Amino acid sequence: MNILLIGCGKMGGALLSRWVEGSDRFTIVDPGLGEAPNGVQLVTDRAALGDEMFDVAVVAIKPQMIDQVLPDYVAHIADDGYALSIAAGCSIDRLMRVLGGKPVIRVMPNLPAAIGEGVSGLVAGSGVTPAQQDHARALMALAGTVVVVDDEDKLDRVTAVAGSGPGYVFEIARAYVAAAVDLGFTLDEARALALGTMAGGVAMARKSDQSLEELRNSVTSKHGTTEAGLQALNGDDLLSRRLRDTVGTAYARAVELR
Ligand SMILES: NC(=O)C1=CN([C@@H]2O[C@H](COP(=O)(O)OP(=O)(O)OC[C@H]3O[C@@H](n4cnc5c(N)ncnc54)[C@H](O)[C@@H]3O)[C@@H](O)[C@H]2O)C=CC1
Ligand SMILES: O=C(O)[C@@H]1CCC=N1
Repeated sequence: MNILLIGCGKMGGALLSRWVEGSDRFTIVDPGLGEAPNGVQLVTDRAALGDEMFDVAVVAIKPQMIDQVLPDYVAHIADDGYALSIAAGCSIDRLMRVLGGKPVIRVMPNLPAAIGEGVSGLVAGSGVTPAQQDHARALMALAGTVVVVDDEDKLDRVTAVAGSGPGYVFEIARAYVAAAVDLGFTLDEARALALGTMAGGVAMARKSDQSLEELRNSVTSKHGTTEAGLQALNGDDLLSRRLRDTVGTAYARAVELR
């Protein structure tokens, strides 16, 4: 397939770094990009595309730019082509309107796609063929796990949990490392201890048949150190409430971006 990547910033670039391992051919249009990966054509404006046609146009610009930028690309999408949007919130209806009715698949990837450990949600709009959906799914699978959802509202919920999720994870890890530094460790030591503990805990939870509560309890001795620490962490349920607020607020923002 001949694929046009419209926007190649943090998320578009992360996906492209995995996609180039597949069999598709890529052209990037991004006025802000200095150079493209090996084997990928880069143009800084649409005029340089000439009359080239693409099977897929990947929408990887900010949602706020979509109405202004996308109409220029309609003429470059083949008759049997489709658009694959990674933009948060922006609905299939809105995308189809600016793309002259071309079929649209929305995905919501996340940044660990860069190392093949991403999690993506996928929802297909009307007029998408099974072959197009299979193609999009295979493309996203190059970057990690793909979860197909059956409506767009659910994709906006995926955005709140998984799309934005690495931001929460990095912030929690940052605060954990800072707390270890405050306790007397160097930054290197604190990163090794906190990130190693998070990675080990997550890896163990993923392999285990036990619930997260059971795993937590297996660390927690009666009247021991963990019990004391957990009481400070979530004894008042504040952490749980804050995480519910976190995903709820991100979901509300995705709805605003529709
Ligand atoms: N960063 C993330 O973790 C995730 C981002 N997304 C979505 O990905 C999209 C892009 O976000 P980021 O990569 O974070 O932003 P970014 O700012 O890193 O990338 C946007 C890119 O678009 C380029 N651009 C600006 N005007 C353009 C134009 N007229 N034509 C072509 N390219 C143009 C910019 O030069 C930039 O490289 C957004 O819609 C966002 O909702 C989705 C999931 C996760
Ligand atoms: O913050 C954002 O709006 C984008 C979508 C999900 C992650 N980053």
